[in-house]
Amino acid sequence: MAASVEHDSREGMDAPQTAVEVEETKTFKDLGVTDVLCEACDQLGWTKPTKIQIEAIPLALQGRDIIGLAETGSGKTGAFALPILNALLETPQRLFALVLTPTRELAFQISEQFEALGSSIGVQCAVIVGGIDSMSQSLALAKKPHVVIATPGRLIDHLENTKGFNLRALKYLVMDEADRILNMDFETEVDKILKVIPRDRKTFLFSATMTKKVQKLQRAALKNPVKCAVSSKYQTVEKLQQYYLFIPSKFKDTYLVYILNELAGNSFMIFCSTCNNTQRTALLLRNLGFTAIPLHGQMSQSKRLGSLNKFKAKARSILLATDVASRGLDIPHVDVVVNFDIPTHSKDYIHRVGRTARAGRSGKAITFVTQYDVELFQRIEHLIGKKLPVFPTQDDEVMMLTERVTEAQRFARMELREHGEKKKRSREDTGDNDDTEGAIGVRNKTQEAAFLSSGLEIHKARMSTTAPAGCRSDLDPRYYRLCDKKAAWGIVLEALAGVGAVASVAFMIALLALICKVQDSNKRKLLPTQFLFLLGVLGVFGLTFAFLITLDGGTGPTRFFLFGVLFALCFSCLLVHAFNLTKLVRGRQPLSMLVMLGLALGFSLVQDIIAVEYVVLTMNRTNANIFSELSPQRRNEDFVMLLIYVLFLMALTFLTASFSFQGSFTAWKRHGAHIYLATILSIAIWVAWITLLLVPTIGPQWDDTILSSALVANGWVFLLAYIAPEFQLLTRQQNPMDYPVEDAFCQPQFMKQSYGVVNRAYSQEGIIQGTEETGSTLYAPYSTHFQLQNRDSPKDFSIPRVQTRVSPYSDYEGRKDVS
Ligand SMILES: Nc1ncnc2c1ncn2[C@@H]1O[C@H](COP(=O)(O)OP(=O)(O)OP(=O)(O)O)[C@@H](O)[C@H]1O
Repeated sequence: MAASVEHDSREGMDAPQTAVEVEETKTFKDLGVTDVLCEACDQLGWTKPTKIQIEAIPLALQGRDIIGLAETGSGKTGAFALPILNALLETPQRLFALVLTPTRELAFQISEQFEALGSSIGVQCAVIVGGIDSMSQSLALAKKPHVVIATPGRLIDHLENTKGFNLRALKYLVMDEADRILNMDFETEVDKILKVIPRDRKTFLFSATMTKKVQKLQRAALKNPVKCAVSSKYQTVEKLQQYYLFIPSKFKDTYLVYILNELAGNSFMIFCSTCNNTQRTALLLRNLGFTAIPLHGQMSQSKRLGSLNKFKAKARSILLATDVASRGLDIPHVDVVVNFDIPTHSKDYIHRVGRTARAGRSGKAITFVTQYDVELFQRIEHLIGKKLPVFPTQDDEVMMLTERVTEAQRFARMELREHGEKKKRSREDTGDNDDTEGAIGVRNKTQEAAFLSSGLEIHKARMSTTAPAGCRSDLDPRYYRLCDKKAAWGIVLEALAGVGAVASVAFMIALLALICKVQDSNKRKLLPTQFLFLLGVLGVFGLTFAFLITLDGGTGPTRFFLFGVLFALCFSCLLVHAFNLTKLVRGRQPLSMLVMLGLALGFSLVQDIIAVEYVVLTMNRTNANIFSELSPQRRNEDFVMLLIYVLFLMALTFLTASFSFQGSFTAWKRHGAHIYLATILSIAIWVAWITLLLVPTIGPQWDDTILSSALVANGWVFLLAYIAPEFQLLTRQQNPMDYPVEDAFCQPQFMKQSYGVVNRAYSQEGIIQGTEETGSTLYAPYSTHFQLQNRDSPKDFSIPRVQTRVSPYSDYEGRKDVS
């Protein structure tokens, strides 16, 4: 039931003595701790109790419920462990106490401390946490230990599923980091646990920060509790030097490296906000030769403990962690805490910086504040009640690191991506999802020792040892997809693109060879544009290789520049052809060769300008690697946005090709159908790849596959739906009926003067129809190659335009007898 806090020693309400007097005189024995435990404290080097121990132990020994609030590293674990062990010694009992902690690592640490203090009395502990084999935990629980140290979720599991295990005789319940345990994440679990443990028990809540939730629990589960608050609210340790660093977000990595160099020789805990950033930053630092190791919630428990132990044993000098390591972890040698990502909850700041300057030692904490973090930082300053000084840096020295850091960032991202793919594969193959520093391309010790002098070389050296099946071991890793038999899609696309390129060249040669055989001047005028189109298609097939080769400083700008430029060229050519057809099909005067060529180049030039501008702006004149450094999502969005003009061209071509179906000169419609089909299939391909690229569930590892497949598919659509059928019609003679007649809706503008030899077939027709006429004002679009070979005659021997389609026999009056 609800109970009020009746004692607050800090405020001195019931305290008979001042804290200073107590501190100077009291010993563990004075607090009521039995001799055997006092000896254990001595052995641990605890010569006198800390403030919170002085406050809490006597009250706990009196059997009171306690809310203990004290700064980080002030010995809160001892403050609840000693009274419990004391009581256990007086009334020995199995399953005597339960300690709930928010993190697994903290549970192991508390267990170690219980065992260290209670070794002489033979205390037995069991650690019950997630991520570890349940069966062995069940066996440990079956032995009925004295103290169970658990994370709430796994404890519930055992309470519900482990036969014979219950906590009905429990005498003590401790919630370490109580405010964390009582927040929403564990609320339901804690409520369940409280229901299955006796109400008649002692309850201790300890933390360096408290929340309203504690007061809620205090009403629900505590009986007549005493609040022992030995520090002012949320105070950080005196010996902790705290700084902040106001820097642009994009230079965070560089400043981090600068600080690690400046404070070299120290032990660091660096806090990041996400598992991914923790992993990325660890890889980045390793690429720069630092002995960094990650610790986060996406690692398996064995790896988590492995990381922690390596750091504890000083085998690694930098631990990069999420907030999973911000609370309770007691690693005495931590000299510097870096808040690489500012904590979103200001109370987490207290816990994070509390990983250093513990138990009277000194330490440093540096918080990175970017342009986005100002408000959060102000909240932190408000919470701790002081303004922090700036950490001094030499900005010019920092900037000198930029290049090396940029290189290392790139490798870190590549390794992260590879690791993601590998992890996925291994999960599929074996169900194993272990994270390990060894598994993600960490270089050997000698390489680690050397600061990254040439990232590419090291990267190559690392990669060359793992050449996939089908590739030579000395092959540059960038080209692995071209031969990797396991990732056969690369080989298939490579083959299709190669054949496509050869076919394009063959068509180009054929086009040149056939010029003289093309009889129709309208088709001949289009040949340069179609040649240009084929160049574009050849480029499309060639570009596929840039997507098969790894994205880096070489292929990045090529990809971003050429993709749009080549497609813009192809669609511009198609658009001009379609436009020309809309005229021909209506019997209008078609475009001249130069106009068509000019228009095609002009339309595609717009995309060239867009692409050049984007590439130059993005690379900022210096960093060719920027494309591989962009986040996959940002990269894909940029890529698609860059192609908006091409999409517009595509839509316009589609629309124009549709208009080529409306007109009375029907044979031209077939050409329109080729363009229509090629464009509609291209649109389908583009819709598919854009959708696939922007869908977040498809990992970035598929981006290159999607784009190179799209390129190959579109290249073949161009060849099969447009070029091949056009070739079929190239040398075929057009039906004269498909040219405008004089009284067509379009009145001819002028008579084209063309001089050539008599085309007997048509001149014969003209003779029959009586329409052959030199100097006529009719438009004669049909003038064949043959006719263009000038001879003497100044006549126009283009197709004679009929006035009306009268039967050649109309004047025939039947056979007359000539007598
Ligand atoms: N009386 C003491 N004298 C000397 N050292 C002590 C004493 N009590 C505890 N310590 C040591 O102080 C360190 C910090 O103790 P502990 O982990 O209990 O701190 P805490 O207050 O729980 O910190 P946090 O809030 O970060 O969890 C430990 O290494 C512990 O061994």
